[in-house]
Amino acid sequence: MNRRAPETEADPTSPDPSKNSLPAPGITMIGAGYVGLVTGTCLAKLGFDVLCLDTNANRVAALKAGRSPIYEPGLEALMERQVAEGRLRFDTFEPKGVAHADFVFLAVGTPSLPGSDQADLSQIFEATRMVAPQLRAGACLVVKSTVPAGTNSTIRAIVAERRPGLAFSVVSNPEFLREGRAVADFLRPDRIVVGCHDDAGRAGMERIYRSFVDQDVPVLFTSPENAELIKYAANAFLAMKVAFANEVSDLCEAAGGDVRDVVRGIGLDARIGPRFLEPGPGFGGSCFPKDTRAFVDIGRRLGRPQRLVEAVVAINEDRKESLSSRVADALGSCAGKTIAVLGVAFKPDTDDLREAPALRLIPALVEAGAEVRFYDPQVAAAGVAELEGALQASTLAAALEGADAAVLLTEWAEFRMLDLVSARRSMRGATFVDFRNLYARDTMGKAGFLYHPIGSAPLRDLPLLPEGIAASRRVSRAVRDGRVAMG
Ligand SMILES: NC(=O)c1ccc[n+]([C@@H]2O[C@H](COP(=O)([O-])OP(=O)(O)OC[C@H]3O[C@@H](n4cnc5c(N)ncnc54)[C@H](O)[C@@H]3O)[C@@H](O)[C@H]2O)c1
Ligand SMILES: O=c1ccn([C@@H]2O[C@H](COP(=O)(O)OP(=O)(O)O[C@H]3O[C@H](CO)[C@@H](O)[C@H](O)[C@H]3O)[C@@H](O)[C@H]2O)c(=O)[nH]1
Repeated sequence: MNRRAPETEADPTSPDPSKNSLPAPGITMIGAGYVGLVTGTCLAKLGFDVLCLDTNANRVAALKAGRSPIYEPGLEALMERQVAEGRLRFDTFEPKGVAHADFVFLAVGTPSLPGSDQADLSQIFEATRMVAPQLRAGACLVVKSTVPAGTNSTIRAIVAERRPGLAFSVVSNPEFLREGRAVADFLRPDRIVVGCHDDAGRAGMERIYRSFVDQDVPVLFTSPENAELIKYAANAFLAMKVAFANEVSDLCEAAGGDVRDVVRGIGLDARIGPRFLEPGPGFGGSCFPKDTRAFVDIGRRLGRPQRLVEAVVAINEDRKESLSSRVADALGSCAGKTIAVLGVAFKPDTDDLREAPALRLIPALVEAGAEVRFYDPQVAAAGVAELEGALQASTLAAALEGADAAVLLTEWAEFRMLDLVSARRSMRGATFVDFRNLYARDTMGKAGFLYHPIGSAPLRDLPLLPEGIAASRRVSRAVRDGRVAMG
């Protein structure tokens, strides 16, 4: 498995500490996960002196050995360079690691509480209690984690209680990077949001983000509550676009449309835009699912139910739940069939499995009596309970060999380049269910597949309205003449 992610294209942001007449401020990053590690490495690239602390000793050991514990294009090479140039260090959490920091960034997890929609804030409050005793006077605590409105005030109160009389700032600075594009997103953001009440906090953030301002990246200074709300509302809105595309996709299947053209037609309206309208197996990942649930929870608690987002959560749950019956419909039945699942990461260019649709589909297929093999270019799935009933293939070819059906879940570049004719020949059956609409229908037909994309009607099911009858006659003729394969 290639654990090393490729480098991203060169970016225009380069360290320029000469812009600061003072020495570069020291930054301690609490949490070296997807956000902490990317943020810490990128801030080091900008010329800051960064120490990343994490309580996970295995993660720190990997980092000290020069390995990124996550697959993220461009990250490992960038990390190596910053370490070699002396601006980036890693260690397990030690209170003294905070003592000299001008800025302490909190980038710990805020997952859902087990069995609940509510965000679990125990990591962030625990991290605050751990850093408070060693904070230096004038230090700025920067909250990168995604937290409900009001959390920054609680963090301020925790520190104030432990360090009466200490002058310090608390700033909300939510992160908008996407996994798989994290380095590029951090270095070239659409905007930076800073929520703070005090001048010292604002001046500190102006210093951190000066090079972005020089490149005309919009920086929105607002209250901490607004900044906290912006993060959840942004994710809720994007998740809503995806859920909408998935609903329209289902409608297209029933109405004889093709969702690819329908979303293209919608997205050409500049007020709507083309992005985040790709239908798929339902959104997953470490953010959309938990953040939409938290948004719903916050609305309920404050007596302002967020009904649109409640629907988004329910639609997405139903979609993931329906995946196995869609495969069963395509195959007739899953029992006794060998099914190759292509991709288990929740999206390409990451090895993150959190809330991935695969974790719902694969156990359901196994439960239905299928023999399941899966292949993913980057995910190391050993020990993942949901995938234990299935076999991990080491290559794409090995997953497809002798399979009755292929089911594509993640749109990895490797799958786009699949030699379809050879793939079909190596399989026992012809069924191909594509939850990402990666291939052209006619190409799949020519390769001999019974192709099941999402969001378009199987040809035989066109509606029998007058115009539908004409269309269905044209299609029948095309099928008879061998110009179109039944999918
Ligand atoms: N993953 C993303 O793409 C993304 C993007 C934007 C925002 N966010 C938000 O950022 C936050 C972090 O997300 P993540 O995906 O990086 O999480 P993660 O689970 O990958 O990383 C969190 C890290 O914090 C460490 N940690 C926990 N408590 C600690 C402590 N007291 N001291 C030191 N280290 C500690 C954990 O060991 C872990 O390595 C969350 O609030 C998330 O919602 C995530
Ligand atoms: O048109 C689309 C776009 C996305 N997705 C799915 O939506 C999920 C989330 O995708 P994406 O947003 O690209 O990945 P994340 O890394 O989860 O990033 C989101 O969540 C982060 C954590 O909060 C935010 O920082 C980012 O701005 C936000 O895009 C994945 O399952 C995708 O497959 C679709 O199905 N169709």
